[in-house]
Amino acid sequence: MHAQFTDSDTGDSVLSEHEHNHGELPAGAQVELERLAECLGGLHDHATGRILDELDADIEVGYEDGTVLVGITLGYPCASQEDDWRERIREACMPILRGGPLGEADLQFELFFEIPATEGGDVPEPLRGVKNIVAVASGKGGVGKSTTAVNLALALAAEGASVGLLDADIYGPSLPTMLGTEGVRPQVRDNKLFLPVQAHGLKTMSLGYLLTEDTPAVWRGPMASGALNQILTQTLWCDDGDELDYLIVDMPPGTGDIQLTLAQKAHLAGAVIVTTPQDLALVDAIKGVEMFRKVSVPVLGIVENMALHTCSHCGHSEAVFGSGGGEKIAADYDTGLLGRLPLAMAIREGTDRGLPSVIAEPNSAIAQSYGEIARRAAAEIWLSAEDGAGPEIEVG
Ligand SMILES: Nc1ncnc2c1ncn2[C@@H]1O[C@H](COP(=O)(O)OP(=O)(O)OP(=O)(O)O)[C@@H](O)[C@H]1O
Repeated sequence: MHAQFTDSDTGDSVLSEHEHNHGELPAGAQVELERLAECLGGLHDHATGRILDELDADIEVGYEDGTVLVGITLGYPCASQEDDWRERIREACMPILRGGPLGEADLQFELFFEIPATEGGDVPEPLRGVKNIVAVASGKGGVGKSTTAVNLALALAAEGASVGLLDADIYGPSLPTMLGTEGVRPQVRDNKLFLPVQAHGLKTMSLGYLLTEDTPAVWRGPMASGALNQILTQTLWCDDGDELDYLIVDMPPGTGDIQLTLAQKAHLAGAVIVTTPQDLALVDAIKGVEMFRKVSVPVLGIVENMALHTCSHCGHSEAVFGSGGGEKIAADYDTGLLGRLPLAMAIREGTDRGLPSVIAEPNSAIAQSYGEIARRAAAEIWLSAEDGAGPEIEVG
């Protein structure tokens, strides 16, 4: 989605129309618009922690029929942030406009995003429209990796991205339970491609959709890893020229061969490492970071899960598994702490009944934490894709 203000009657771009129509600007207004653009470059983007001047963002400033139009295009999905940006832009622009040739003008702002694609080398046909594959991994089982993967995928979708979710956890595929899609069987096209199962706006695929209770346990080992490769590459993630902005892969726990092969085969845009603040889990999380480093996959950051427990009776909060560990790994390994989730009954209950927190309580503090994690992770992908050229600024 590229920044283009459109005329509601004609559908034409107001900004580009205006660019060829400088004559209509009040005297001195061009300089004013340039000052505005310059000032906008100094605004802070929360997810990247940088100012716009340090990013490959697009800043467009125009004027049309008594309205100053400002458009900003970022490289990650951020629909929930539009009001915050609007407020900050108003605060930054009004003092410049006041008393000048555009002092009486209205100010209209729109936030856009254009998600870059990670170059993927030679990928199988059904994965071609997938722009970014992101692994959610943990060195150890039971730390909340699947819960994080599901909520991360839903949060990216809530921010406006098109998202797929692949449950690659061959030993205990939990995605169907978490999404309320248990017992669903994916349709098959032309006898060779699975059609993803739609759930809460996500395209999903899981070995859980294919296994039945009678599936022998022995199948879940080496044969299952072949099956995993098959559902990754034989699922029709993108139909009819569609694109998927992100495919989130809930990895099997651990850092063994299956994980390594998958990390290499899937041409990952990056990995999110989930850990609890417990010492043992942290040691395993480090192994996860090192595994991805070994195969040159950028680590987008660490999610510290079950970081704090708030007693539902007295409201007292305690760091049950210790504190600060995720932050320390992030600092030691030169990556970021994407966010922290409390040990909360609502998180467990939501995933158990097929309604993860982001869907069940979209305005809760927990859903907002997942939103922040999603924006930060996606912003990291943008940063690793950008060419460092700085912002593109259009004034007219
Ligand atoms: N922050 C949290 N607060 C409370 N419960 C949580 C939290 N995160 C996860 N859980 C619960 O912990 C259990 C394990 O979570 P989950 O299945 O996501 O972990 P996992 O790391 O993917 O496990 P596995 O290695 O078995 O795949 C689930 O019942 C889930 O609902």
